Amino acid sequence: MPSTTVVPEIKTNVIKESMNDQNLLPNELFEGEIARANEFGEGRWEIRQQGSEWALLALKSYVPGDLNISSGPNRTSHTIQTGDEKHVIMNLPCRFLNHCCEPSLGAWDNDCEAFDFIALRHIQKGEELTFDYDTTEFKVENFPEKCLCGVNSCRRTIDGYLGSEEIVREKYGKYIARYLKSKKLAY
Ligand SMILES: C[S@@+](CC[C@H](N)C(=O)[O-])C[C@H]1O[C@@H](n2cnc3c(N)ncnc32)[C@H](O)[C@@H]1O
Repeated sequence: MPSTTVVPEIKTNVIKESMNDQNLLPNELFEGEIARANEFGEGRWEIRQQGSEWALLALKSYVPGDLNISSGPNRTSHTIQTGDEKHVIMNLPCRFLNHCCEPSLGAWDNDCEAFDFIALRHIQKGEELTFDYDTTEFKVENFPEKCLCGVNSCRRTIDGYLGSEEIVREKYGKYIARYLKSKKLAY
């Protein structure tokens, strides 16, 4: 897609694809997240399955005020950023959208505090569906060292909107997360 591509308007007759059943979360993903959390809590607390329920257990004794487990946005490689301090875990299938520097989809803020992904161009049968992570993430963390999208215009490193504001604004127009559109950065 050339950098000056004019992105289409959303058509009202487009069938919306969405799946809201959170129970479709693959077990391996969930268990991977728990294993990582338990590594972090080592010696202090542990998430354990008790019968059919998951629970949080103290691995040592504490005096009042001694234990402060902080909660916050659940930011993982499968969350998407919807605000300065807000990251949400998307339902399936969107959670598995990979990044591409010439993507087939654009991100559009929706009423569920997440995004709709809209076709930016013709998409061939069998083509991978992708979007540009720099259109939603302010600062990308823990992305692999190199982008593997393989297109000629690949930016190689995916650091977030912070490092690619000018390119992203010119290329995607309105298909940029609302909280980013309202920012004025370097250029
Ligand atoms: C939202 S997940 C996408 C689904 C992921 N491929 C999976 O198997 O679960 C985001 C992660 O996918 C990988 N990924 C996505 N796009 C990529 C790209 N263009 N180059 C390298 N890794 C990518 C990175 O590890 C990234 O943190």
